[in-house]
Amino acid sequence: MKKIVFIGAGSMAEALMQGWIKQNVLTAQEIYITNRSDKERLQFLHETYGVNKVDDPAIYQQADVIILAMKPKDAIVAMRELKSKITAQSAVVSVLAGVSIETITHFLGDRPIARVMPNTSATIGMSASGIAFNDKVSATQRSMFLELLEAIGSVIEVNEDQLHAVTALSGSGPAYIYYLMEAFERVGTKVGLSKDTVRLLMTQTLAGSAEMLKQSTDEPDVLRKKVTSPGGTTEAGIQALEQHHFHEAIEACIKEAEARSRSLANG
Ligand SMILES: NC(=O)C1=CN([C@@H]2O[C@H](COP(=O)(O)OP(=O)(O)OC[C@H]3O[C@@H](n4cnc5c(N)ncnc54)[C@H](OP(=O)(O)O)[C@@H]3O)[C@@H](O)[C@H]2O)C=CC1
Ligand SMILES: O=C(O)[C@@H]1CCC=N1
Repeated sequence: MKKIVFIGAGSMAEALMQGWIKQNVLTAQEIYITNRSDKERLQFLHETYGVNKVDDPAIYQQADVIILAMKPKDAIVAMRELKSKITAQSAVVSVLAGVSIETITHFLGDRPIARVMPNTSATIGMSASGIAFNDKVSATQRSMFLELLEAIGSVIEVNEDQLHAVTALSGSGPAYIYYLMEAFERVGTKVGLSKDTVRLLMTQTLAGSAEMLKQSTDEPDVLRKKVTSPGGTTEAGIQALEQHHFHEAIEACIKEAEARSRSLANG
């Protein structure tokens, strides 16, 4: 039986614990949670998922894995508090955007550390996660981390610097897609459909297009051209996207997010 301790009990911690319990890779009894001050939140997670609240400091010393899941701005205070509570045996997994293995090592000591960038679709076993390790992570720990992440979606190993790009693309990615859906729903109702109908049509369209890209050997532009009849509706729509600088908007979005990840690294 493992002991996995979450330091921070917000959205990402909930997505991960929910995914792991649902996918049967961890039991609720193996998961411990703590946060800064919000006791109601801990009680809610305890009652909803059956996970344990950390009510005995000895738990930290017995932990196989400590998961850092606070906001990057709170990380230094949290790590300073944590340092005296944990032993050298515990591995640390950080889901924090930006914060480097070097910084974590500085505050928590030279130990096995993995940086993971999951996304909130972990909740339903559909995360796209990136992972980078330091050289203290053993083969067994590495397999355990990969197994945990594969249980909640797909995982790809990258070098640590590339995690900034992973964060900008797939870490933040669900928010871009929800933002797109907000726009479809707003405009869909303007052109005569109900919000529910737009939701139904466009969630299926997003899922179908993603699945086509996964299954097909065609590049996205080839699949796009198969939809686009000369002089037809798609052509008119794509022309409007081009006139409104679609590519520039996406480029700015990803570059700004990547740059923010880098600046979070500097505190
Ligand atoms: N949300 C997302 O989609 C993703 C988030 N991430 C990363 O996950 C991390 C958490 O994000 P998210 O879950 O959205 O954040 P939330 O704001 O939802 O949760 C943050 C949690 O950290 C706790 N916390 C703050 N300070 C401390 C401390 N000193 N000791 C212990 N716990 C503390 C808070 O406790 P309290 O409420 O009591 O203050 C709260 O439970 C971030 O670093 C983010 O970069 C990564 C991938 C995706
Ligand atoms: O917005 C953020 O900073 C975090 C990291 C990726 C998703 N949410």
